[in-house]
Amino acid sequence: MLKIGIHGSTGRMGRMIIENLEEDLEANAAVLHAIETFSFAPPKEAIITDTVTALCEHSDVIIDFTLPVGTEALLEAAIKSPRPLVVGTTGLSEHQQNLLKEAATQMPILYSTNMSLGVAVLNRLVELASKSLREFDIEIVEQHHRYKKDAPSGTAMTLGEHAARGRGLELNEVRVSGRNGMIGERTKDEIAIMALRGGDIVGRHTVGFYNDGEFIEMNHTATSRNTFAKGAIRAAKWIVNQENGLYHISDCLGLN
Ligand SMILES: NC(=O)C1=CN([C@@H]2O[C@H](COP(=O)(O)OP(=O)(O)OC[C@H]3O[C@@H](n4cnc5c(N)ncnc54)[C@H](OP(=O)(O)O)[C@@H]3O)[C@@H](O)[C@H]2O)C=CC1
Ligand SMILES: O=C(O)C1=N[C@H](C(=O)O)C[C@H](O)C1
Repeated sequence: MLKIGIHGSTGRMGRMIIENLEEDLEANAAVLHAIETFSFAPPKEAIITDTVTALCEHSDVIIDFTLPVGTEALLEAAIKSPRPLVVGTTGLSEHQQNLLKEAATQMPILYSTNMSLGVAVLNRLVELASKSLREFDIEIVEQHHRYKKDAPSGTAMTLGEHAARGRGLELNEVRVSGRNGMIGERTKDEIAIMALRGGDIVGRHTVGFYNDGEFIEMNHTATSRNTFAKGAIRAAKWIVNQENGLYHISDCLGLN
């Protein structure tokens, strides 16, 4: 039985993962990291801790859905006590992304801003479309629930990176994050990523390719958070058998 540690066990994703593991015959939510108390009954047999050190020491693999500062603390502890990791937290700073790469030299880490199969395939389609439709303007819109803290979403940023890569561009050099006032005409290479927030939208991403006379819009809608939870558990079972290094959900799904 694989002992899965959950970092962020009281959150929307943490709770969904625990629910899935309650019926799993191969793995269980063995160690739960919680800062606050639970608003639900955690599994009776699980160890509950508020230290990342204990989380690392008692888990075979750890799944992280927290805040960037939480992921950073986990990576620092895991560097001292290496464990396979699955990280889904978005909004990581450049420093935190570098820490992720450094940690991956000492343990296998799967990092993905979206754990769904649909988005893994969409990333590829976007890169292909961007390359093939060179004259088309690219605009990305993401929509999420009112509780989401980071913007734009990690998924939208990753889609933007694929769109930029299709044209040999760097996203951070061409990204536009808002438009207001007399800003002038749209420039050829810019890729806008706009964020909408409201209600209980689980996650919706649209990548549009617009030209004179025609446009294509590719849309992915997550209708249940369970899609991400199942993806993360699948990733946890897969990452424990990998060599040290940084992986993506597309590696686990065999898309590479
Ligand atoms: N990659 C993917 O497929 C997906 C990624 N996400 C990402 O996962 C993250 C979490 O999302 P969600 O579950 O909705 O968020 P929630 O706000 O519901 O949960 C966040 C969890 O992190 C805990 N936490 C907060 N700060 C820290 C800290 N410093 N150290 C350790 N734990 C901490 C919270 O504990 P407490 O409540 O006690 O403060 C809570 O358990 C976000 O970045 C989101 O974008 C979400 C869905 C899918
Ligand atoms: O916060 C969320 O809910 C989600 N976050 C991820 C992101 O930022 O892309 C993935 C998914 O869209 C849900």
